[in-house]
Amino acid sequence: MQDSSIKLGIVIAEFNYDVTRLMLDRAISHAKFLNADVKIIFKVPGTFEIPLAVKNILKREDIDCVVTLGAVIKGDTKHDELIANQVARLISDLSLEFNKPVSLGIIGPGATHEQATERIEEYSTRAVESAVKMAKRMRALNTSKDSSVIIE
Ligand SMILES: Nc1c(NC[C@H](O)[C@H](O)[C@H](O)CO)[nH]c(=O)[nH]c1=O
Ligand SMILES: CC(=O)[C@@H](O)COP(=O)(O)O
Repeated sequence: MQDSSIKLGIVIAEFNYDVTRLMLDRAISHAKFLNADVKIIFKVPGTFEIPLAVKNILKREDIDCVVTLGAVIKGDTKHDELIANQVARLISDLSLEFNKPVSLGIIGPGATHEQATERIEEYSTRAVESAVKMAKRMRALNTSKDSSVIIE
């Protein structure tokens, strides 16, 4: 029997790992809950390195979508904004380039450590939920032969 489960990759930043390792745990258990198959977990040093890993995972034919996880915490300068804004844009561009969903599970910029900790559950489950939902809907759209469809 053909395996129709959604195959996903997770890219996780090791920076602020006390926060992101818990995000990874939550993401894996939520993927299991949704019957999605986590095929790849790619750890990168920081959020800035996420796009390159995403790009290389998206190239693989066995991957339907990618979840990104990171925590960009406010320091003394606007360095956090520089990282987060660039990465959000690049992730969105890669999703369009490869025609596959990539979700944004990156906390911040401007977050305190406390705010990041409070958002672990919400950001990681939402990122998995969104990637899997979009992958299913893309599959439904691309396999539909009906002349009029509602994708939901
Ligand atoms: N300040 C944060 C970073 N900074 C590290 C960068 O992401 C990058 O790894 C470095 O500049 C080397 O290229 N990363 C986070 O994920 N969160 C931060 O708050
Ligand atoms: C907290 C960090 O490592 C990062 O957001 C950058 O900090 P800073 O702005 O103090 O260089």
